[in-house]
Amino acid sequence: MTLHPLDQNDVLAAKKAAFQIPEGVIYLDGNSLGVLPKHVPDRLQEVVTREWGTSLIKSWNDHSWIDLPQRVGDRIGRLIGADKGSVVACDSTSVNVFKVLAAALSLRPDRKVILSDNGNFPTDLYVAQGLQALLDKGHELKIVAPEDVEAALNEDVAVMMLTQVDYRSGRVHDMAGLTQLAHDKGALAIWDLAHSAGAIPVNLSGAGADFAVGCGYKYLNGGPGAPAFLYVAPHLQEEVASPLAGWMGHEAPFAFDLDYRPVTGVSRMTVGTPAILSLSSLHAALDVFEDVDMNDIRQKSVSLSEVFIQEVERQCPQLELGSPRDPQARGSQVSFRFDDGYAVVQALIAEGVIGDFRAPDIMRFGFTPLYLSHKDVVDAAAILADILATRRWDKPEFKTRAKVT
Ligand SMILES: Cc1ncc(COP(=O)(O)O)c(C=O)c1O
Ligand SMILES: Nc1c(O)cccc1C(=O)C[C@H](N)C(=O)O
Repeated sequence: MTLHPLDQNDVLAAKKAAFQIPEGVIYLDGNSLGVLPKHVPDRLQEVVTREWGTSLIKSWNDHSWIDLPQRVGDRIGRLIGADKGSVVACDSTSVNVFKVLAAALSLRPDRKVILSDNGNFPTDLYVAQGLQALLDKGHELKIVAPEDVEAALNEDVAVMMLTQVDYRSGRVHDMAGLTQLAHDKGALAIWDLAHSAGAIPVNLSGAGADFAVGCGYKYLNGGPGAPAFLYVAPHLQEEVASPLAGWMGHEAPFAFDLDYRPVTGVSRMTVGTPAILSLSSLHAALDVFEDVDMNDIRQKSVSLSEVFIQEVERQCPQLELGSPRDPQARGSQVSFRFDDGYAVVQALIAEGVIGDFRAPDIMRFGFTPLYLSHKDVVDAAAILADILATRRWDKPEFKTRAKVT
């Protein structure tokens, strides 16, 4: 196998062996579902057979199951610039958006605007709409273009809620700058890090973010439906109230008091019994990041995406770049636009190059530096070019939309 010159000094090269990548597959969809780290099945087997199977209910204490949301949270916290004790892993991202948005709105009772943008992932906007109806206090969800967020920040805004890396284009918001502007107007800032955590360096405390949420199953490789995470800035932790007051957020869950008293710290944002099997999978998957510097990930991610863009643009003039050209303005993904993009992506998948498609015309390719090489990226671009040149995508079986795209 010939080594691409840029793979020769790759400090992350050895990491690829930690992942189970099917033979013949180039996986460019780690931004939707991360790859299985090879050691995770054994760890899960141990949790199932030894901890659950043998130790049974004693495992809540003996194997610290009860602290797993906090232990996983701290491991994720290290990757996103959060102080220890500021992150918990729990629930889904959508549910966590609900909790932090409701908590943030109750900290700004006199303000009525939730400011977001049209690059946000729809679930965040749906949650805001549901909350608006539930609260029935006249909140307005203002959705502007990403470049207009700054101008829309004013004294009416209670909460600015944004996804840092746009799921379609990969465009990155300036977290520190926008958070500062929001604070200047007295608003709170919520950041969705679904496409940031494990993908780019994030510094939540440096940026002064108030709240953050994100997914465990994308770049963190926690497995399908892995628990999400939730961050509350230390200075807000004693002030916030969860709208879903559950016993796991109680000061003394096993006192079984009839009245709710929130526990100290971010754990008050947890609700019910933690999902031990999926948290264990996420906890184990995070081992891969233990000795990794997010700056090395970023450097390689930029290099992989630059090579991919160059190769695709050289060989596929019919495609239009759908991501910012400046790598500093992109996350760890690249999109190209093409009217028949859905069929092209299906043809690619049939030939082992797994990316995905987002309506109306976006072919999306995620770059996960832990398990991709420059050679993979060059090969993927060549296969894409060949599929386009021969119109191998132009077949009825590639045009029928699947239920999940
Ligand atoms: C930015 C963003 N937020 C939220 C979600 C939804 O998360 P979940 O389905 O885990 O609630 C996704 C992806 O599904 C996403 O990309
Ligand atoms: N969560 C997903 C799922 O359950 C099925 C298919 C895709 C997903 C995704 O994560 C989609 C992803 N958030 C996106 O950026 O499009």
